[in-house]
Amino acid sequence: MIATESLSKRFPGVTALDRLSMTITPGVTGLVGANGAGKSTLIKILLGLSPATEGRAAVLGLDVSTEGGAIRESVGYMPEHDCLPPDVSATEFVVHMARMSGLPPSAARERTADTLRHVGLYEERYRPIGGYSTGMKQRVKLAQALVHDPKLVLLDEPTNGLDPAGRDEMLGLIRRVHTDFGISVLVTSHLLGELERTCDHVVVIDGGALLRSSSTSDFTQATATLAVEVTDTDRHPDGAAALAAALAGAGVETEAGGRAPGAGRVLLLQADGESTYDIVRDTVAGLGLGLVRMEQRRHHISEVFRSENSNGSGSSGNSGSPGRPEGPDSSPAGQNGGGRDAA
Ligand SMILES: Nc1ncnc2c1ncn2[C@@H]1O[C@H](COP(=O)(O)OP(=O)(O)OP(=O)(O)O)[C@@H](O)[C@H]1O
Repeated sequence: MIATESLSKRFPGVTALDRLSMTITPGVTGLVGANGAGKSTLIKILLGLSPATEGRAAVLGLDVSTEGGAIRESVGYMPEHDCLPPDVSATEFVVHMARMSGLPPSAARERTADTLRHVGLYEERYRPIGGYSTGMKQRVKLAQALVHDPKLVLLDEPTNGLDPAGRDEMLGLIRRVHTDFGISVLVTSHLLGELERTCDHVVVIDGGALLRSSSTSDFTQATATLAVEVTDTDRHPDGAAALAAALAGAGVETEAGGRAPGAGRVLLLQADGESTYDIVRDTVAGLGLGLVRMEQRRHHISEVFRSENSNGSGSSGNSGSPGRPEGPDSSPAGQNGGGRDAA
């Protein structure tokens, strides 16, 4: 769907993209990076709206430097910032955008009604956009990106400004854009946890350079850590403590893993093959405790991002200060800010 080769973009004093090479295949792909990492700059280059300083990029096999018009015919774009006219209704605006994309009037009206229904704005479609909530405005922006039935949509921070419930709804909608319509999605965010649930593949950029590109399942692969949760009993009012002591006696060290929501304490231990499962099961049974769960923990993408940053594999190899202001004003607080947001 998308391929970039040593793509760089320099503004006076700032390297926004630094020799970025990556490929994006069909499906839902997350583009993650801290504020200022270069996400919006990349999207504008991919749409043929802003020239790269160096390197090459192709979208749907079309060269961004010479075939921007053809790219924009087949690609939908949801910009990050609020850019909607307040005095027109969602229907008027989305029909207008459909007409701009080349749809004839009747098809534009039909597709607008379908798309607004899909994003959950059908009832409110004749109200002026100025009276909409932030979540409704984000849906209008999504609808106008989808109305011409593109093969690919580029969504720039679609969950910006939404509360947790609004975010979940938007992420669900984005997932359905692919599952219901077969449209591929590139969605940017500075919140890693969001993309873990929504995307098949995640590309992490830091300071305009590629930090990592992997399938979500590779990011979140199972660890060797087992989480064990047991019930308390009259004989063992603190079941987790009793289990920890008994396991220590059997040579299995544990650590407290916090409290499961609405349930007991979780013990964490390192699994050393199948035998560890047997030891835990037999010890729990021997104590007469109930085994609520015993499961392998999975990585969170944010843990991977933090560890790659702390290894210095992010922007350390880049020349200059990509994605960050150069010179004495350069703030350490701006560096690797994605780690903070990722929490
Ligand atoms: N037109 C421009 N002129 C000068 N600098 C720019 C311009 N556009 C972007 N930049 C700089 O390039 C860097 C990357 O910006 P970009 O907007 O692509 O980041 P981003 O990852 O999308 O972050 P955000 O989510 O905050 O928009 C930033 O340091 C930004 O200040």
